[in-house]
Amino acid sequence: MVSDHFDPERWEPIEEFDFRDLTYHRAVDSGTVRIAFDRPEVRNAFRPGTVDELYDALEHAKRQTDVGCILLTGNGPSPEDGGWAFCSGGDQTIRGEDGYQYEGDEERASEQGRLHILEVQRLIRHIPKVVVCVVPGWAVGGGHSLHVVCDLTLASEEHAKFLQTDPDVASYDAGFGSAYLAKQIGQKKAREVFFLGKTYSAEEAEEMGMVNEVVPHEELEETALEWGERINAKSPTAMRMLKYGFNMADDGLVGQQVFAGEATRLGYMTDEAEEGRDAFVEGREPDFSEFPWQY
Ligand SMILES: CC(C)(COP(=O)(O)OP(=O)(O)OC[C@H]1O[C@@H](n2cnc3c(N)ncnc32)[C@H](O)[C@@H]1OP(=O)(O)O)[C@@H](O)C(=O)NCCC(=O)NCCSC(=O)c1cc(O)c2ccccc2c1O
Repeated sequence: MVSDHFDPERWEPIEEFDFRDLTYHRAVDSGTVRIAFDRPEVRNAFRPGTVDELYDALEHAKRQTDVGCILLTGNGPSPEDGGWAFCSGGDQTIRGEDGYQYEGDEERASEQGRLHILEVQRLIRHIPKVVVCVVPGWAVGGGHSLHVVCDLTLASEEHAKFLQTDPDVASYDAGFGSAYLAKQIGQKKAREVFFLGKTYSAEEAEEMGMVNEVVPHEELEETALEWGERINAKSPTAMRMLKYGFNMADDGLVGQQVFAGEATRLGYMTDEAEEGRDAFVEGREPDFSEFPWQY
């Protein structure tokens, strides 16, 4: 069993990966993939290998031109105590002096400590698809930051809980996890989340503006699939340009570069661009005379 309320009839595993800490599925009848943390016994805490797998799954999903929606969630419940989690952040038991350490893998054990969940955050931010965080339980620490950086958040009414423990364990996501959160819920509230470390219910998180919708736990997976279907019915180009448009105001020159790259792609699709390329390849002067100076 992958997870309670996961319907195996609706999904097929993506066979080319044999992940240890994640499950990765594609919907049978729509362009939606489901990536799930699969360490429910530790509230889906991530270790460096988990982060590597997550990056690989997202990068794979990015390259599927018939996929428009990525669901990021956590499997559960815990076999130990029945608790639910999206993700409880970095696994504190393998945190070293310079980051989170690979363990049990001789080849990688000598590697530097990692903080590369931040690379995953940037991939989610820039991936040209809609990433929906589906929160079946705790979203804590680095897990909370992941939900913040996703495009949309859908939460379980009964079990989703939102908590920032970063300063309790002397950690700090001073990027998307905090500053971008403040853009979503306002400065006072975001500072409260980190400085007071209260636990918020799904309903409170929705009122604050960091959750889009709260649904009964048993409807969570089904609703997530429905969202995927809605998203996939829309124009891929429009959705990509909108995502990058939303990002651009906060992302500085990198945001402009990503948006501009897509504008370049659209430009390349025109006859005008073909004329520029063909003229060079054919060794002649380009003739742009038939193309108007649009206004
Ligand atoms: C998540 C909890 C609030 C859940 O509490 P609950 O009472 O429901 O459950 P338990 O506490 O009994 O947990 C069950 C079981 O899971 C283990 N566990 C839970 N979380 C973790 C974890 N993060 N690491 C390791 N193990 C965990 C717990 O020990 C229990 O095991 P047993 O063997 O006793 O059964 C609560 O568990 C909790 O508060 N967890 C810790 C949350 C936390 O502090 N996370 C880390 C924050 S820092 C972070 O995530 C982070 C990571 C990065 O890579 C960064 C990179 C760059 C910048 C910042 C980063 C960053 O901040």
